[in-house]
Amino acid sequence: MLETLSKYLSSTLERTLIAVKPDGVQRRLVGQIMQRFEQRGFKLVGLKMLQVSDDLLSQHYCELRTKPFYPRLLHYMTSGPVVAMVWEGHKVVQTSRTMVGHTNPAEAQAGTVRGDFSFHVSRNVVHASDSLEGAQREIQLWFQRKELLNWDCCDQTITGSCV
Ligand SMILES: Nc1ccn([C@@H]2O[C@H](COP(=O)(O)OP(=O)(O)OP(=O)(O)O)[C@@H](O)[C@H]2O)c(=O)n1
Ligand SMILES: Nc1ncnc2c1ncn2[C@@H]1O[C@H](COP(=O)(O)OP(=O)(O)O)[C@@H](O)[C@H]1O
Ligand SMILES: [Mg+2]
Repeated sequence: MLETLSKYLSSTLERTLIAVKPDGVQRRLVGQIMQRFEQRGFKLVGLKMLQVSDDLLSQHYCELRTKPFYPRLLHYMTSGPVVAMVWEGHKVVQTSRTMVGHTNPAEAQAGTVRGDFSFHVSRNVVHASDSLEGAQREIQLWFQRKELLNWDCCDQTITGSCV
């Protein structure tokens, strides 16, 4: 039974890109945000701090290029370093969108990252990929393959008798 569940969960693994935006880093929220993903049971497989380039952002936010707020968004996202992460787990894309909350913090529920830590859409602390396809595209954009690590959890790999 346990083995069947574990096989099922590993066959439905997803990865998603989460980025703590410059305001989140400057407000020292990185640890609290990472803690939420760890305690939910997701696995960190990629992590780096970077000053994002205009080129990366224009690809990342290509769908928003024609929006009136786009120039302000670029300015915001380059106003300081970003902490980018790749988290892995069952339904991690959808679950992390729920954990992050509505784009506009005024509509984000309390208990979500945006609902707890932000009050304006132009300073909403964190990015989360919004679909499986989007996550795959964004992970390739932000991370090189060798920067993503596969590793085993000691609490999930013990099979035989314990020593
Ligand atoms: N009127 C708006 C709309 C959006 N934004 C910024 O643009 C980002 C991207 O918008 P969108 O992709 O629509 O929101 P989300 O998917 O929730 O955010 P992200 O892609 O950053 O996860 C928002 O997070 C926010 O920082 C903004 O400043 N002003
Ligand atoms: N009306 C807006 N005014 C200012 N910034 C916005 C607005 N809408 C979206 N943004 C910014 O653009 C980011 C990306 O937008 P979008 O991808 O639609 O939402 P999300 O970040 O929830 O995926 C948002 O997180 C937010 O920072
Ligand atoms: Mg988005």
